[in-house]
Amino acid sequence: MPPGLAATSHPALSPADAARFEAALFGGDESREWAAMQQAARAIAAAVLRDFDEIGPLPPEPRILVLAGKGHNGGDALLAAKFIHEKHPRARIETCLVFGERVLRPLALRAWRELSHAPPCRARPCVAPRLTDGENSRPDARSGPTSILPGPPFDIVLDGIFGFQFRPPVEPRIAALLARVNASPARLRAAVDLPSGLGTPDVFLADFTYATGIVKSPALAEENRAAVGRLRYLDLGFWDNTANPSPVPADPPAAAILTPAVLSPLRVLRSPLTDKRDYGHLFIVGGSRGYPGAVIMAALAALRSGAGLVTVFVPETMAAACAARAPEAMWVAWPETPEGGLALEGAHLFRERADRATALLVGPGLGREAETLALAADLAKLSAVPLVLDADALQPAIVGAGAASRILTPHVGEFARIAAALPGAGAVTVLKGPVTRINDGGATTHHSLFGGPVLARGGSGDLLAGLIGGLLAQEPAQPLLAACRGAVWHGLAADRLARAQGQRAVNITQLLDHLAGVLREDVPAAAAGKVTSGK
Ligand SMILES: NC(=O)C1=CN([C@@H]2O[C@H](COP(=O)(O)OP(=O)(O)OC[C@H]3O[C@@H](n4cnc5c(N)ncnc54)[C@H](OP(=O)(O)O)[C@@H]3O)[C@@H](O)[C@H]2O)[C@@H](O)CC1
Ligand SMILES: Nc1ncnc2c1ncn2[C@@H]1O[C@H](COP(=O)(O)OP(=O)(O)O)[C@@H](O)[C@H]1O
Repeated sequence: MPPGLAATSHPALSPADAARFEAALFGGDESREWAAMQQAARAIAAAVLRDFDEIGPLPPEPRILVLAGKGHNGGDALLAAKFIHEKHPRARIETCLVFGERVLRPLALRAWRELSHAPPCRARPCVAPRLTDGENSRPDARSGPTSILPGPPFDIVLDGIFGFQFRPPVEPRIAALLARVNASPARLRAAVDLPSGLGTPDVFLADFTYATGIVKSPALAEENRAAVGRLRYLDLGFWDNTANPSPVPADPPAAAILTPAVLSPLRVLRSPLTDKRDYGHLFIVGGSRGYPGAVIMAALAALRSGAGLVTVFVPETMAAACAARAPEAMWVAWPETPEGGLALEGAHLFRERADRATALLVGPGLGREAETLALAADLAKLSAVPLVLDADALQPAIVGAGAASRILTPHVGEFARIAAALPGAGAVTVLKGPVTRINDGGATTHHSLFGGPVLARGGSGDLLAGLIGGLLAQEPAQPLLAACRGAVWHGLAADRLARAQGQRAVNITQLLDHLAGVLREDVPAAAAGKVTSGK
């Protein structure tokens, strides 16, 4: 693993390994566990409120439901509700202690006391068996347990019934509660650490799952995606202590989670003595009469990547319009086929300039004409610089051509198309989707959890390809790092875009205006109140 990734990509663990890891980290010391619970809860509260911005502002009196079990998962949820309440003192918090108050473990009880005694908190217990339709859901200051479901939709539901100590099955009473909560309208459903009942049919259905301290591997499993929703990793600093005494997982891990810190080297001052040639020169080959926009979007993203120079080869009838849209790039007009794709006869234009490139991106908007694909295969074969192959260039005959290192950026459909050609290609594969999985043929798959459905629109992949291409042009010897950084940067910019404008009324090129903000915001400080080893 490149050194730039080792410290900024944290292992995902099985629940059993996570339990062992935490046991060793805290050494059974309750004060340290309490500190960790506070830190986890603050992080959950902050993340939930931040993610709510994708919907809009919280109403003045948000209605919040907390489902709490007896353990630390419940404690985290209860304390998170307390911290949300501190920010929104008029919040109406309804708390369902699903096993009752008497069985709460010490820290969960302490969390419950903090929540219910925090003046003027209106948190009131709702006991699961009393969840009847007829009861008034608005807790009154002195009333006892109330019903949770009638009334207006909850703004936030926080699920803290079971965390990584869950053992199936879910007992019928709790299964019924979960079914009822799942069927009730709610604006944002948040699972603490893991959705309760994960792996069974009786599972909490989350919009977001907030993994505290460690991502547990079931949260990454494809079959659990519908229940997990969007997975957020809340880095609590568990991996910062190099002298960690815990049973460290097998090295290298099968799955690792990328953190925003992978972008830190992009936040440093550049040397005053440099010029544009020190920051790489990306060549992009793409565009066709049928798809003129994709290559423009890739070029726009490359221009924001920090690359010093970007040259784009496009069909000749497009070049003038492209130059008007992005004059910062050099647009080379390439002879066209009758259908408007790149013709083989233009290859000399590329060859004449080839020694200036430090990386090459082929694919955005290329089209699938046989002549153009043959040209793309020739370019891949002859390239002396690392490649990014995207979109229509993701064909078995192209991904396997030539010896230059390469990054492939398929979505699931494109991945299926090239899968057979991958073993010999020695490529870094960026498998795009709600979670983006990056692998260079090694044992570890790096996961970018950033970005969300705001990206589910045409063009977001073109922006990613341009960004990765631009990063690769700057560090041609580090394709894995370029791929990981590109995915994280793109995803974090998408999250910022969705928080600023919501998920709907968006043009995907607006993501470009959030790339700078990602680099200029603080890396979330796992360090705040860092949890340290007891040894
Ligand atoms: N230091 C901290 O504060 C940190 C806290 N973190 C948080 O703590 C969570 C782990 O907390 P935890 O160990 O208390 O276990 P948790 O999953 O809440 O279960 C509680 C109990 O439920 C029970 N139970 C299990 N299955 C059951 C079933 N089917 N039906 C009924 N009961 C069932 C079982 O008890 P038993 O039945 O054995 O008495 C179990 O012990 C973790 O996921 C994360 O959210 C960390 O991430 C950060 C550091
Ligand atoms: N629901 C989603 N959540 C997170 N990311 C998504 C989601 N849908 C799409 N994306 C991301 O958007 C991009 C889509 O790429 P792609 O399918 O190639 O789109 P296009 O070809 O239209 O540009 C990828 O980076 C993918 O990870």
